[in-house]
Amino acid sequence: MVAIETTALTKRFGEVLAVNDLNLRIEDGEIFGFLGPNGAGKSTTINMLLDFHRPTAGAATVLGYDSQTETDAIRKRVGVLPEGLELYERLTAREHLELCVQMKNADDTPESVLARVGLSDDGDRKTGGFSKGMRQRLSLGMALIGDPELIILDEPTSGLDPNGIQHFRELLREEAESGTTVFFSSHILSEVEAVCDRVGIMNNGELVALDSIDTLREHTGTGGEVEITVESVPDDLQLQSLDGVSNTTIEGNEIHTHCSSTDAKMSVIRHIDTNATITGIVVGEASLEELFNEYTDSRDGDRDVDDDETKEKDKQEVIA
Ligand SMILES: Nc1ncnc2c1ncn2[C@@H]1O[C@H](COP(=O)(O)OP(=O)(O)OP(=O)(O)O)[C@@H](O)[C@H]1O
Repeated sequence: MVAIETTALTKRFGEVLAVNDLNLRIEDGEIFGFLGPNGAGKSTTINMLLDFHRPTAGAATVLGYDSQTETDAIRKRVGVLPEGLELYERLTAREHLELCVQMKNADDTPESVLARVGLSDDGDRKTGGFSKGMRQRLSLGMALIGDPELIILDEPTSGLDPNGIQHFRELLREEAESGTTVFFSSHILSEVEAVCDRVGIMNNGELVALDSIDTLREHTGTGGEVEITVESVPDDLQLQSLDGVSNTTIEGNEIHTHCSSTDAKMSVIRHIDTNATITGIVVGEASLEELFNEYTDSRDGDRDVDDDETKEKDKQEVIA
């Protein structure tokens, strides 16, 4: 079955074309990451799926139900963590969960949900005193109530500490293993890569990429670095003459090159192997940041990516 399908889905707010002609199909059981910089149209899309916003044109179905005419059927079967969910400051975490259980006619116990989201010790505290991360954990718990067939989460890790993010990933995997489809938006690239089967990248209201991150990496050809350590560097290596190889530098007995593809990386390794004795190889993939920029060209945009993210290089030791 198809969990989410949009057909030419479009939303205009006055002059702003927030979502333009979006065609998306999410299969049952997928963990799908919906990526994009600030203002790309992610929340607007989610809001149209749940009928919080009416589309200007086009249509959407969620679990086979029309998102405008069969909203009740959708809300019964879907767990939602909307952007900027307001909690009732005077109610405790447990009371929030009890309300959700009643509304969804579910049989979850507040204790089990509190434990799942790491709030076992805070169930009787009023949410007015909760930190941002604790609010987010509780909101996630509320979305999980009633064993939904699909969970739709808008920026679910916003405010979570590293431990909370790790916990969140485990929760998503558990949900997916039990057959739940997961659709979540984010602008944090590594978070999406860590859990998603496929990603869609939005930019300026348009879907600019739709695939697995590995395949997107291959298509963009952003390649990556290869660092090879040799017993001694031969005089005239001529690496620049190899296809797809650039920026060669030598430091001591280490040779660094930038390669535009996996083939280029392999030819560098073969070339050096025939001319020198290799003692170590480190192959780095293009950073997620580079990949993202390749699709969104938003280097000057206002999105907020962690410094650590921008420095990320997914290096892999190939030979010790
Ligand atoms: N209610 C609204 N009225 C007017 N413009 C809106 C409204 N909601 C969204 N927009 C505009 O639509 C565009 C897409 O916004 P949206 O919130 O969908 O982006 P987003 O990808 O979710 O961004 P973020 O990561 O910052 O949450 C933006 O230009 C935004 O200003």
